[in-house]
Amino acid sequence: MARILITSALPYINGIKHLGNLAGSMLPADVYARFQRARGHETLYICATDEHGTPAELAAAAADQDVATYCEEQHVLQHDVGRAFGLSWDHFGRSSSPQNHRLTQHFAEVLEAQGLIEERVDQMVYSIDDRRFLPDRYIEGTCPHCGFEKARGDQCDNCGNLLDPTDLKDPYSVISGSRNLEVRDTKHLYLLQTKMAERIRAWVDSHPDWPTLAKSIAYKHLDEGLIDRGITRDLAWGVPVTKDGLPRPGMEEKVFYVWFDAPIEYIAATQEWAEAGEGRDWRSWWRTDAGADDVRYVQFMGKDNVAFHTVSFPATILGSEEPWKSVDMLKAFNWLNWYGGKFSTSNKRGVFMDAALDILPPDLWRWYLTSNSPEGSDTAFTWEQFASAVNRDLADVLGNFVNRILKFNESKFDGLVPDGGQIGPLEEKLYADVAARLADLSEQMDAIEIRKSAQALRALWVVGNEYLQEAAPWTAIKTDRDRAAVIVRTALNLAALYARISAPFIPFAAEKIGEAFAQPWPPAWPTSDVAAELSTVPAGQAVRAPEVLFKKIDEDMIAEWAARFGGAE
Ligand SMILES: Nc1ncnc2c1ncn2[C@@H]1O[C@H](COP(=O)(O)OP(=O)(O)OP(=O)(O)O)[C@@H](O)[C@H]1O
Ligand SMILES: [Zn+2]
Repeated sequence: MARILITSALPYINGIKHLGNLAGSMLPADVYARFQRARGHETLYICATDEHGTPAELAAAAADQDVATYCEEQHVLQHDVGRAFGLSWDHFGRSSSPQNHRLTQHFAEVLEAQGLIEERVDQMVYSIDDRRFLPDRYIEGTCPHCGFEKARGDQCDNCGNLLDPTDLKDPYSVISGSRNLEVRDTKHLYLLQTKMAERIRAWVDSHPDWPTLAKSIAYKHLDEGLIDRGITRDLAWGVPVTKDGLPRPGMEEKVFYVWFDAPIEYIAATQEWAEAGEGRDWRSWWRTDAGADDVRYVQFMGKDNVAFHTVSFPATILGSEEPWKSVDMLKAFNWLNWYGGKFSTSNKRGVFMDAALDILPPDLWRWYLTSNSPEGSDTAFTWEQFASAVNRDLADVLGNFVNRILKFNESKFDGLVPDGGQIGPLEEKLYADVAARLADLSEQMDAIEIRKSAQALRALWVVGNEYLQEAAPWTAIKTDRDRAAVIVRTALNLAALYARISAPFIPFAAEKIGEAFAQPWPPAWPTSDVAAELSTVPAGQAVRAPEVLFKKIDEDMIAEWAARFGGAE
């Protein structure tokens, strides 16, 4: 039995996530976690809300709430909607937890002792009317690159260039609108990534098996040259900057930058998990001196997060010279796009997780988002493709097969798995087909090829329909009851197998099918002994058809949703 640690990029706290966030991090991580658990591996899937930084503060202000209350409420909303989507986190933590405060402060002190953090004097914009510094998004102005008038202190949303607050022309305070600003000197901590460049490159080199997307982004940043990064900010909400466990003199009003503390939360959230249950040991997952040597650590994220996970977080982990576990496999995703542009939380563009569940059950979204995963390239969401994934794959192939055989069994064999007869050449061929395709599915799942896994699964569903078509139990029943019994028994077992192998993708429908066949749940992944795997539902067992598994999507529904969500060419 292997031990597998899985994390997905921390969803930011400013509102419910959209389908792009789900497709690019949490959902594939969940599919992989469910698969590894089914194979009997000890699996820990950790995620958390990312709660610090100026967007959280601004969103709280817009909601007329203090930021702590805002984050607490939003965390619960994200947790609940994630669970409703079937996300099987072992723990969904909070980057504002006491555990993360302690661990972030610990890393900063250790890195400083290693000579990798130093104090520098920075020039920052100070608002005289607001009596505070204006970091990141607290300041807006005209972009020096493209002239966009509402560029933010950290980035221009129009041209995408990263900015410093002092780059902006004609800047103003987002808090008060005041233009009564001046540039003042102030001390900040810098993480000396330049000193770590060789070390990080060697570490990236040691992972030739990472997918191209992850490697190419990592090398792009390494080739462009790492820069030392300011890791503190003039904010009140965040992890306070300490020295020897006390507020750091001269930095009493400062906190660590969100991008320094967020990935540390992967570890801290595991500590939260450990503290929430007896006998749980976080060290055996994260400390190579306490058993984490045999852990395989897999991270999931969208492409904009890759640099932070291949450069910044490794700088923290490796630079500490402490025996921390670092990532083994980094699975990155391209964008799922929304009608010609990006999904956007701040502009409320696209379909969000809560609204998605308002209109349809989670499995339909899960299937579309995995079978059309933005894996090899950016992928455009369209209602037509979504409807096609639901109608053609789930309803016509899987749903139809399960329904057809169960209904037939009810009408001809009183809903009891029929006995009698011997398998023949058609069944032999079926076993061989299933064995080959099952091997392919397991291999693709192991390789975290999400689209190919979904294709392999669908191919297995197709095999069942082809078998029924060819074996034609409705003809056999007229002349040869035993032959019909073999076909029905085989097909029923195939449906039960589908429940087990579909569970990582569509856990809710899979469980319904599993219940119809009284399968143990959560299911174990099938072995390569297909004859045995297709005999788990014995003759004489009562099976009953579940209610309709997948309702089809029609054009009226698409028209209504396109109007409601604004998706149209
Ligand atoms: N359209 C998208 N397609 C795929 N992955 C995405 C998309 N948008 C964001 N992600 C990924 O979702 C994860 C969570 O992101 P986060 O909550 O920080 O939102 P974000 O990147 O700020 O995006 P947005 O502002 O659009 O919500 C990250 O790994 C990010 O890379
Ligand atoms: Zn610009």
